[in-house]
Amino acid sequence: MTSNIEEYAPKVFKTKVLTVFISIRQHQLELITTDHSSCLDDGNNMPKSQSDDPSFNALINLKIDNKTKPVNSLGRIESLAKQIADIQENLSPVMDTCRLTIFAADHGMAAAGVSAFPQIVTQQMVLNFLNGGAAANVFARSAQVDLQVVDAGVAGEAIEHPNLISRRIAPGTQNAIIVSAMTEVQLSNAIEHGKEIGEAGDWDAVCYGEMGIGNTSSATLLAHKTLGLSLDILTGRGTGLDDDGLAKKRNLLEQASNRTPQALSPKQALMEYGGFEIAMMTGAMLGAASTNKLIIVDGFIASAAALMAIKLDASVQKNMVFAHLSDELGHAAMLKAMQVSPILDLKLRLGEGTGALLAWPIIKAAAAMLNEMASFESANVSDGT
Ligand SMILES: Cc1cc2ncn([C@H]3O[C@H](COP(=O)(O)O)[C@@H](O)[C@H]3O)c2cc1C
Ligand SMILES: O=C(O)c1cccnc1
Repeated sequence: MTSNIEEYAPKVFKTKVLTVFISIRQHQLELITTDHSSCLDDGNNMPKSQSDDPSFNALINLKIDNKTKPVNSLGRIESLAKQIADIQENLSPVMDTCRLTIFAADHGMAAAGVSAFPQIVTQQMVLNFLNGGAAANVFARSAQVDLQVVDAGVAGEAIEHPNLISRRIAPGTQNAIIVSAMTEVQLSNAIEHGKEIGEAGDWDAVCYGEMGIGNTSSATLLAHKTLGLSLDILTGRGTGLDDDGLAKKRNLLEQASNRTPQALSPKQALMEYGGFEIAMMTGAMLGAASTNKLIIVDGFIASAAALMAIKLDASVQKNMVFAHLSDELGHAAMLKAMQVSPILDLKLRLGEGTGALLAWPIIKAAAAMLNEMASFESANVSDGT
């Protein structure tokens, strides 16, 4: 990719051409010594972005290092700002609007007893979202984030509500403990619906939440089959299983795992273990990345969708920010295997997009730092040299 100062930099940089080129040299060296490899990359599908462009990197580093603060003193906020600039290919990126989409669907596995709650709670929570009473609604209002709810395949009769977006694949998946959760056609429909949802709108950022009783089991099996992590370290209490419930869940997931080969492709894993909401979220992440949106990844289940999206197209990872470390047992191991580090650790274990919504103000602040903070020069503050 070509890179010149005129292309990326506002006028203020023209007077600093010499410094820029010195800085480019330094950052080129940094680039060479930084290991950007990921266990998810197979070597021929590496993320391609502005961060591969040394000149853009140098300019963004220069802009941040010229702010009135000691170098690196804003820690992760600085790397977030760089990521946002990189996604938008703009040294003054816009990060004003965000939408949460909650994908809801049911799981045949719920009948086997993998959750502390009954399947009907999925449908009841969809109505709660539509009535504005769930945690996700409260956090979305507090963070001024738009919220939409998608029925990706809730069990029973279709819910009639003017604000519910219907993309129903089927009234719940099959019981994945004993059979494939969905057909190949259902999977491809779910991914395509998701892509359309992800591509739509000109949101600067998107959060994806989910609701589906039993879906920590799907997420566990997806990570188990695609990352090779053991079920022992991945299987958690979900909605709050007690010790006996957890032992039963592990046993059931072992059975589910044993009926397929040890390692599966992301599409095979989604087909075998579901669910419709995770597959649709995977598609939405692919669609959002293709339209340059920042994707704020929520907890355990959303991270499993992110994992599927990255396995399908490694380049989408550059658009993702991992919002928080869930208290669900397997999340830390999953994120570690993906070589990503979450922004927050608030001991949440809810899903719905709650962690992503809490990270949104921090992400906005990172862009504001880049756009609004004074430089040493503009504020007439000594840079210490
Ligand atoms: C009232 C209620 C609200 C929720 N909101 C999100 N979840 C979360 O819990 C479910 C996953 O846990 P498991 O695999 O153990 O069923 C998902 O629906 C997830 O979104 C909820 C769960 C409940 C009970
Ligand atoms: O982290 C999550 O997404 C999560 C954890 C437990 C239950 N539901 C969601």
